[in-house]
Amino acid sequence: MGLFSWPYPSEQVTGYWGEVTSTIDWCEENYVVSKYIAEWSNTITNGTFVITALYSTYCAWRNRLELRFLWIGVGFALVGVGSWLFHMTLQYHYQLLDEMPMIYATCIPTWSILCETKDTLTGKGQSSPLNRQISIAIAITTIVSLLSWIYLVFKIPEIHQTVYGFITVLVVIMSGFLTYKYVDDKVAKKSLYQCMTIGIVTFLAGFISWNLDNLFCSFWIHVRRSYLELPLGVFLELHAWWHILTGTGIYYYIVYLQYLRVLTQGFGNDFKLIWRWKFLPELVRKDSKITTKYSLSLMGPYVEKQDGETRKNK
Ligand SMILES: CCCCCCCCCCCCCCCC(=O)N[C@@H](CO)[C@H](O)CCCCCCCCCCCCCCC
Repeated sequence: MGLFSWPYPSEQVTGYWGEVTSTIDWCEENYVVSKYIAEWSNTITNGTFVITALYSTYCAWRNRLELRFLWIGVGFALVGVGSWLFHMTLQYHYQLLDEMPMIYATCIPTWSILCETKDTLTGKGQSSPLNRQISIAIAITTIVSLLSWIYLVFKIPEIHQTVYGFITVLVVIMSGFLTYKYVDDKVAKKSLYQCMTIGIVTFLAGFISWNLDNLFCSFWIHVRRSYLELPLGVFLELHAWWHILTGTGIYYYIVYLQYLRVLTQGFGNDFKLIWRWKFLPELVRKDSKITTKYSLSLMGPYVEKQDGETRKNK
């Protein structure tokens, strides 16, 4: 026992929420910090999803973007709430509230991109035909409903993880293609690729963390109990780092999707992509007031407002 540390108590099989009913019990030891929270770090770090989801939803509303971006943000926030309840209680029904919205929320950008045609990508603000929108929505709903049913019947987590991973990769490939083929503005294209790349790299770093947590769990527990103790041990929960990294990566990707949408729909002149404090991307309308320091490119020079003119400062 150190001056500012104390040993881990023994893991509890059950806590305030009763027996574990979820099909996954993560590496983090149960109820060692509080009897009300099964996996403390894995629970608290879901705040990343809720905060980034609510902020991206607020930005979509403030920018008067299409309803689809509000739904993406709400779905993203629901994943965060579901994952919070899942890790706090390790109850199966909350596991589903975490996992199912992940797929359904990711289906929204999938549907949005699949609805695009050569004509709707010419930047003339032409919407895709309603019958195309409806038929693609029906097709996605049918496929995802079938996959959901299969997952609910067999209860194999890998089914959900594979479906989610496939849909996410599909969105990445399709959105990357639209960026390559239909965005001509070189400055905008560079910002898009910066946002997309940071989103993907951050997400993949989270995915590696997730796998390291699963593969070397007994080692992490040994290090936490023998060397770190509490409270430092709560920082060596790699699944909790998956939450932080994926929450951040998904935020960057949602900003990328928002910017890609306004550019391909012909509204690029009404918006600009800013980087708050040079690293945090956000889509804003050109006439909006920006209250923090920002640059117009990743790690670019700050833009300073002087007597009504914007000037670039190092
Ligand atoms: C691509 C833009 C999508 C915009 C819509 C956002 C929708 C919400 C997405 C939320 C993703 C993060 C989920 C976090 C919740 C969580 O971690 N839940 C786990 C429990 O804590 C649960 O067990 C689910 C784990 C799912 C693991 C899937 C791994 C497959 C990853 C495939 C990686 C492919 C590379 C993609 C590159 C971007």
